[in-house]
Amino acid sequence: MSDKKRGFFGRLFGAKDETPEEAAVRPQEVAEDTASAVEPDADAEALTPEADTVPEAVAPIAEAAEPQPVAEPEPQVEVEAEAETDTAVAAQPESAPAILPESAPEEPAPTEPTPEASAQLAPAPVAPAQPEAQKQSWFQRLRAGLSRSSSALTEGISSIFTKRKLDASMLEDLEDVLIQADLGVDTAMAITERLASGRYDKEIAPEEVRAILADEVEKVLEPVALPLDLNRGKKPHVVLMVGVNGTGKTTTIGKLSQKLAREGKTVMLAAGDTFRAAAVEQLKIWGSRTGAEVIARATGADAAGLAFDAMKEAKDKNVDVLLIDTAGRLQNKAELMDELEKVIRVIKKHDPEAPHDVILTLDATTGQNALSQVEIFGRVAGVTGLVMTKLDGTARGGILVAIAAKHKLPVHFIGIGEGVEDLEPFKARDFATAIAGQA
Ligand SMILES: Nc1nc2c(ncn2[C@@H]2O[C@H](COP(=O)(O)OP(=O)(O)OP(=O)(O)O)[C@@H](O)[C@H]2O)c(=O)[nH]1
Repeated sequence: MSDKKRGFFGRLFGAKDETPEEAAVRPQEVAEDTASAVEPDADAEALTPEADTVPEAVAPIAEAAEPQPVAEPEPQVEVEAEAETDTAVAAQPESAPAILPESAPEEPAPTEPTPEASAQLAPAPVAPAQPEAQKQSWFQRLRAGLSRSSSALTEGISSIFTKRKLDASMLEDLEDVLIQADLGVDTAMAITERLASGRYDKEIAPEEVRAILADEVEKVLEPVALPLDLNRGKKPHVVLMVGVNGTGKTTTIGKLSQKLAREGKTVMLAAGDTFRAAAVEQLKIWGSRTGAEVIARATGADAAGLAFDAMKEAKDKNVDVLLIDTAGRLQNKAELMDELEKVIRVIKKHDPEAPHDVILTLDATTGQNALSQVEIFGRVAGVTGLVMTKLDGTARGGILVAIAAKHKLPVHFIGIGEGVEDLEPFKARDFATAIAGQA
């Protein structure tokens, strides 16, 4: 996994797909008594910025040109580990099974790590911000990031529409190209039907097909391109981040935290992925970079207990937004999904309306499996919105269109890289134009 920001050409020419994050190590059981198992984070206060220091806390991040060392241990970890009660430590199994996403990524999955190896995984690199000179507009970066997805489509279109008059076999071929690009059967049919109407026996240029593709994709995406509204009068506004292992929950929280800090909001992060020490470290790095207080516990602590305490801290400290990370879990593992329900139940003890947003992160490289992730996480956790990550370098970005058509859930953000600038609110026209390879 690269800890450097990829340059424009790396993205443009189809940089290698990220594989889903390596397996999480989880206990089989979690302590039922949640509230008493954990103590408030002794050092958390140290990370809390003064209200007027948020911009300064953020500024050095933007200037950082060198990749940061990833797993720099903070004294906080030891303090927390010592402060942890026996109950939480006892919840950690001696040998927990490693879990890998079942969905097939485009690149071969890494060798399944042993539980021991997983426990020692370094946190995913927290990429530094791009130096000013290398910055491109978001649309340029989106186009570059989506280049593999769009070239799969545009090359397919160009090979079919070669100065021939439109006939049924060309429409069938086009439908195949669209379905293979993960756009979904309904959208594929809508595009071919529109193309067919009034154009039979006429020559059609690939550009015309691409324009129709962009229009139809935009039609599907427009209703779901909805911003994440954190100004609904909730304090704290609680956002729970859920999803399969390695889909980008922690990274997305870090990026969001940065955005919110820039808006002048006070943010607290809850390191609810208590199974993977590396995930907690990763969140702490994001927290210190973005001036957000991080509530964390020792590895193996009860995730619901952590969420309960984070809710209390966030209320006591009157923060604007509480972003709660959760451990990655496969949607078909019932006991892990039960645990997620428990986290939500515990959050509701503090505020029956919370979590106010439940965001599912989806890794674009997993293709069709994302559809079932939306369905099952939606049922269990009441997903209210989506973030699609890793659209950079994948040929399967079209899956976002199939998901929008089928589930009609708001898509708040998309991610096109590991860096803090690589997450932006989702805009239907930009995405449609970029994936159709239009200027
Ligand atoms: N290329 C690319 N990589 C991303 C993107 N978002 C996240 N990543 C990377 O994906 C990897 C996994 O991200 P995490 O944020 O650790 O994922 P997670 O869902 O929290 O993982 P678990 O805690 O294991 O469930 C990291 O290396 C991230 O840097 C993105 O939009 N593009």
